[in-house]
Amino acid sequence: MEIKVCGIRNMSNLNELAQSDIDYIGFIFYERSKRYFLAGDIDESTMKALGKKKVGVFVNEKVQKIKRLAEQFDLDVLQLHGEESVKECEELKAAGYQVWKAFPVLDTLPDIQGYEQAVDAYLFDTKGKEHGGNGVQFDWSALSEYEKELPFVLSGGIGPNDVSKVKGFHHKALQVLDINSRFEVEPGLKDVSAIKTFISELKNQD
Ligand SMILES: O=C(O)c1ccccc1NCC(=O)[C@H](O)[C@H](O)COP(=O)(O)O
Repeated sequence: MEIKVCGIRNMSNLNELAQSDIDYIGFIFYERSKRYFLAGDIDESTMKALGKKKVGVFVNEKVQKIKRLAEQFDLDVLQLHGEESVKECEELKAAGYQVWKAFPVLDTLPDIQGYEQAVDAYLFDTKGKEHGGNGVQFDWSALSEYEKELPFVLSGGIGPNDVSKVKGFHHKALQVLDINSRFEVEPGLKDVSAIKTFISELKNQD
């Protein structure tokens, strides 16, 4: 299982995080988020030298603008966290990016019909007040209804005390674990030491 840490906007925090055993770092390009990346202290050379896959998170943004930002920040994955259409996903995938489409979940599997050919993975996040970063978990048993091959990202409210729960959750399509607000000192500033402890406990076989 791979790990994504989402919602970074501080370059020294980013440098510190890049030294940990994670696979993806998420940057939120949604102005109304408390973790809005473009409001942070961006240094493009730090971004380029990260050595981790970069995920851009967008909410109902225009395809042209997504492409422009993806090129500017050398993004690998585009995470679409609003009500983006199949056509928009297809257009971004055709432009050469990996596309993850987020779907809000409460206690039943959401309607993902039509997206299978247009995306590289689904991202299942908790339905909440905000589009994302609510810090609340959904009932993961809802995912037992998911029987497709396409991988998914498990997201929503995963925190430092969830190691045993994650280890006990088995699904053949689970590919990435997404963590965010439950590992923060303040919105957009991650507790890298807590992240490192979480990952080492998660990867420990005992
Ligand atoms: O985190 C945000 O502020 C956010 C705002 C708007 C759209 C998406 C957002 N986050 C996307 C993510 O991938 C988060 O990691 C995901 O929602 C889980 O966050 P959390 O519940 O805090 O673990």
